[in-house]
Amino acid sequence: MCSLTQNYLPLIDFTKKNLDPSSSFWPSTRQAVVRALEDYGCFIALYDEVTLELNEAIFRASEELFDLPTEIKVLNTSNTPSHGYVGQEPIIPLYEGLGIENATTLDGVQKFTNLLWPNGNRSFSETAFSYSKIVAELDQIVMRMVSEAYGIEKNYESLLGSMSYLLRLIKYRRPHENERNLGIVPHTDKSFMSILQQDQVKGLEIKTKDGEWMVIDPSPFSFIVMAGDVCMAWTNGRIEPPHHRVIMTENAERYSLGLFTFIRDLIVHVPEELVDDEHPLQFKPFDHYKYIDYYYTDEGKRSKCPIRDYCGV
Ligand SMILES: O=C(O)CCC(=O)C(=O)O
Ligand SMILES: [Fe+2]
Repeated sequence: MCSLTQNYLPLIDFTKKNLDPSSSFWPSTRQAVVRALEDYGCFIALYDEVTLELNEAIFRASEELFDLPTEIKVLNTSNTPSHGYVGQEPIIPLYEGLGIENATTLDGVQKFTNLLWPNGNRSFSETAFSYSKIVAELDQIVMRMVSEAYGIEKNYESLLGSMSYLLRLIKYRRPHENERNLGIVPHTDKSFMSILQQDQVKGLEIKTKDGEWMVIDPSPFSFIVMAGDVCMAWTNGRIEPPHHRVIMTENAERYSLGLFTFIRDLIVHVPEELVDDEHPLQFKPFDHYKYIDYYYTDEGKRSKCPIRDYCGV
């Protein structure tokens, strides 16, 4: 069930059609998931519900999106820092990203599409919506397994209605001659969970607990399932978000996608089942979006571990 890739990141098979809680594969997959998340904060999920056609369609849609003029792309704004258009930032000049808020709802995707293509772009919205819905299903399978393994299903179910999904489409241009090849600086995600996918050009590197950077190879059915800061708080420190970065080693532009989960309008708190004498409470209850606002203050940006500085006990 759990094997090692050449990068030594656990690879977990989610391609079985009968991967539902009553299937005989469920308990062993669940065990592999929790173990990978505790050891690495992430794993590679092999998941074929996103077909090759949809994979091809979403990355071509992404190219079409980034080909729009910058004055159109900047219309993608958000009340949450970095959830809208990000580009031409001096510390990450190769990076450009757009965010579709509420990407698992038709309304969210259409709002984004109509803003950027006032005459509509049906194929873009259908593709982005299908992709987000199908990847969100993987997220929910994974988190259901995590919550079962920890005996905190009730708490997880209470979060479900407040879960909102951001689909971020990302493009990295080729570095110019004598320009650094850093695509994105090392960071942990501010999300609850993140699911990343790379098109054909590699670049994503993930740090192990031993401090070694692993290069993650792209492949159409490979999704990188990664814990964000909020997952660490929720699990009372059991699952730590991994540091990751993008280094552009191939002389080609690079496209990637991230589906990020956030908890809106609900106070996140550590389930009482995860607190005992051996595991004293590490995090106070907090609001996810207020945490994001904190992260973008000077103090938050300077912090080595912003989630602990924000709501650590
Ligand atoms: O482009 C990638 O593969 C990673 C992107 C990333 O880490 C992020 O958007 O938080
Ligand atoms: Fe990230």
